[in-house]
Amino acid sequence: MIRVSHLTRQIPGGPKVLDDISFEIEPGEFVALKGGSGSGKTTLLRCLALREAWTKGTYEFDGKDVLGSALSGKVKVRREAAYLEESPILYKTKTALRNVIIGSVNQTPFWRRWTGMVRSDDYMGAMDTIEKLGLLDKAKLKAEKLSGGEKQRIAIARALVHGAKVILADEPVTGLDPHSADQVLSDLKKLCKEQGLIVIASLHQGDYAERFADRTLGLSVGKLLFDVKGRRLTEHEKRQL
Ligand SMILES: Nc1ncnc2c1ncn2[C@@H]1O[C@H](COP(=O)(O)OP(=O)(O)OP(=O)(O)O)[C@@H](O)[C@H]1O
Repeated sequence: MIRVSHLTRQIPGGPKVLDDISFEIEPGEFVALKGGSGSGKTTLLRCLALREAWTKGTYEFDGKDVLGSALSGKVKVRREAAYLEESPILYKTKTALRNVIIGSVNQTPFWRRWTGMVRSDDYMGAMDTIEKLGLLDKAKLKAEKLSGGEKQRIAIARALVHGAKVILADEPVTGLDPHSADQVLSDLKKLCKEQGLIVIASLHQGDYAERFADRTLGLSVGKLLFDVKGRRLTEHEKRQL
C-alpha cells in the first residue's frame, strides 16, 4: 500500500510544483493522473519514485516509512517502484530479451550491465514474462527495431522481472497508435488484477483513463482537485482540468 500525506514539492528558490497532496492506494489499483500541461503529473510520479526531493510530507510504502531516518524504506522504493519514461530507455543494439534480463540503469549493478552475465533462471524468468506480455516473437529482436508500443511493453516486462510491485508510468501511451495504446494499457490493467500490482499512470489524452483505470486523480497547478473512484468524471470535473 502507498500512503502519501501532505506531499509538497517546491523548486529551490522557485515555485511550488506540488502543494499538500494526500492519497492512499491499495494493491491491485490502476490509478490515472489527469491534469493539463504543467499541472504536476510528472513531478508527482518522480517524487513517488524518489527521483525528486520532497519539500514536505510523509510517504509510507508497503508499511515502511520512506522519508524517515532508516534507509530501508528508500531501498524498498528503489527496488519495488519502477518509473517508466514516456520513451523507454532501452539498450538499442541489444535484444528485447537482453534488455529485460540486464535491467535498467537504475535497477542493475554496473558489473552486471557491463558483463551482461545471466543465470539460467534469469533467462527463464525473462522469457516467461515476455510471453505473458505476448511478445515472445519479438524477444530476439534488437530493441531499436521494436515499435513504440513494444518498447513500452518490454520496459514493463523489465520492471516486473526486476521485482517491481508499483509501476509509475509517465505518459505511457503518448504518441502510440490506438491499437498499441490499448495493448499497453490492457497489459498494465491485467497486472493489477492478476498480480496485485499498483499502477499509477499519467493518462491525460483521450478517454484512456475512463476505459482502463479504477480511479482518477485530477491535478491542477500542483493541487489535487479530485479523487474519483468507480465512476466516470463529470463534465464539471473535466472542465476543471
Ligand atoms: N526543476 C524545475 N524548475 C522550475 N520549474 C519546474 C521544475 N520542474 C518542474 N517545474 C514546473 O513545474 C510544473 C509541473 O511540471 P510537470 O512536468 O510535473 O507537469 P506535467 O503535468 O507533467 O506537464 P506535461 O503534461 O506538460 O508533461 C511546470 O510548470 C514546470 O515548468
